[in-house]
Parts: sequence; C-alpha cells; structure tokens
Amino acid sequence: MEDSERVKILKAFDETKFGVKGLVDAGITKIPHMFYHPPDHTKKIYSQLNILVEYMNQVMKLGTILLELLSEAFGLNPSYLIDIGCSERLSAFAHYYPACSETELTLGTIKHADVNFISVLLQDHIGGLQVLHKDMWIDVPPLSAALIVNIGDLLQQITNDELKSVHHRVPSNLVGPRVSIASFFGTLTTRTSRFSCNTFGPIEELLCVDDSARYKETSIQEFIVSCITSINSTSPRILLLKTLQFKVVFSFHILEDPCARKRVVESVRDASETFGFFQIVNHGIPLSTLEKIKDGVKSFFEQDSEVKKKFYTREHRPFLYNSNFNLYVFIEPVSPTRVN
Ligand SMILES: O=C(O)CCC(=O)C(=O)O
Ligand SMILES: [Fe+2]
Repeated sequence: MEDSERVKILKAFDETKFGVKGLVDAGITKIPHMFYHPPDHTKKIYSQLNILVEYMNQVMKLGTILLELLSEAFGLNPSYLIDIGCSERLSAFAHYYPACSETELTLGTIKHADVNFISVLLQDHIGGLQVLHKDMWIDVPPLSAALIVNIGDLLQQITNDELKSVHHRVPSNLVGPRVSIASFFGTLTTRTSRFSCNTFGPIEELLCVDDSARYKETSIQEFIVSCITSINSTSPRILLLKTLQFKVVFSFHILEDPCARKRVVESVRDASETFGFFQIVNHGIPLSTLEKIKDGVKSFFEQDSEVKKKFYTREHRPFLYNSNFNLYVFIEPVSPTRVN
C-alpha cells in the first residue's frame, strides 16, 4: 500500500473515534492493512552478511598460508609478503550472472586482471571462468570444493614479472544463474593503513645484475589509478577455446612435513609463473561453508528489489550492492608502471 493511501485510511479510522476496540466490536477478524508492520528484511540481509563474514575469515586464514608459500617460493622469510601488507585488506565481490539468451551480444565479466596481490575465487557448479594463456581463452572447469587462486597485478609488479597476473573473463551463458565470490588480498588505501606510506616496487632480494627492476616504486593509490586509466581494447586475441584441467592439489595437513611443503611451494610457484592461477582442493574451508556462502549470495540477489535497493550505491561503504563496478568505463587493468 502506498504511504499516502495508508495515511488516508488511518485518518478516516482516527476520525471514527472508535479506536481499535471499536473495530473488534464491529466484528473484524483480520488485521486491517493499515496496521500491517513492514517485515524486517534487514534481519535476513544481516544473516546473509554473517555467512559472508564467516567465509571471509576462513579465506583470510587460507590466504595467509598461500602468501607464506609464495614468500617461501622466492626463498624469502615465510612472513615476508604479509609483513609488507599483502593481507592487510580482504574485500569480496559476490557476483550473480543471470542466464543469457543472447550470449553473442555481451560478456558476464570483461577481460581483466585483478588489481591486487592474490585473489581467491569460488565459482559454482555452472563454471564459466576463462583465463588467458598464450593468447588462448581456457575454461577453468568447475571443480567441486575447489577454490581458484589468481595472481594479481601487484604481485606481478613486486616479483618483477617472475609471477604473472592472469587475465580472465566470464562469457555470458545460456545456463544460469551462476554465482561466484571473489576475495581480494591487498592493502588499505586509507590513511589508517599501517602501510599507507609504503610503496610497492620489485622486491630487492629478487633482483640481480641480469634482472634490473622493471617497475618503479608506486604507492597503492598510484597503482590503482594507473590501472584504471587504460581503455579496454576490443581486439580479439582469442585464437582457440580449449579446456585445460589444471590444478594444484594439496592438502594443508601435509604442510607440516618439510619435504611435502617444499613440493607444494614448487607447484604453487610453477603454476603462478606459467599460468598466473591455480585451483586448490583440500584448502581447509569446509564444503558446508562453501555451499552456505553460494546459497547466501543467491538468496541475497533473488530477494525483492525494494529490499536490495537500500544497499544500492556507488559510494564506498563497508557493504554495498550495485551493478558492474565498471558500468561506465570499460577498463582493462594493465601494469602501466612498467619502466621498460
Ligand atoms: O565471476 C567470476 O568467476 C570472476 C569474477 C572476477 O574475475 C572478479 O571479481 O574479479
Ligand atoms: Fe577478476
């Protein structure tokens, strides 16, 4: 009922001077519309948010281990990447891709590389993520209970191109809806950041006479600005579409064993150098948590638009809802801070 309509009815009721008792005496058996209390949808949203927070806490633990393994992969102290701020900030995007009947006209997510250190991505059983490898778009097959780890532009920069950030995209699909949750590890861009004065350039320990720094030192703000200034090129670099069943399978239980850990570190480095991404299973996040978060995201998007509207904004908020983050600009993050 419109608010103005409701006020009119309430007024008429008030003017009868009978009160609620008068209505009961008149024999009403149902609560009149004018007394309906709007349902509290925010409760549902907060329970969906709690699920997200629970998931992100677990992703934070996983990311910490991955950053340790990646530090070790370069012979650095295991806490090196964490100590320079790579896990200071964990943010997440939950995506909902409706089924699309005109797949040739649009993309779900355009080609991009993530502007951060690493991302942990959960895609549902529908799949659809593709990564660019040697000018070929490769399907990343949905593996039940697996998480995908992407190397981001900042990790490419600080490893002086030893690791490659991976370009990826999600074509639109006849089948849907598809949901995915991408969690990004980075540093805060605010002044409250412990690392706000830090700049990120190639790690000195990784440089040698034959390999000088390919990037200049940049603050996190400069890095982000430079990444969003280049316009997405539409030139198709796609030669072939093929599927590559590529995964690093490891169990965190075995990381206690130094030999097994060394093998895992080697395969993480190998995958990160060659492909810029890998899938992991046995990552320690229970299947039930993965199912809960996918269901939570789906039910968030599928609830009433009026409820979601309250969270719709393009401003920075701890929790917000909107359409494509790049709705107005087609961006293609590159690494423009390169010096050569
Ligand atoms: O939905 C996906 O699988 C990819 C999402 C993504 O690449 C991103 O959020 O950066
Ligand atoms: Fe991405």
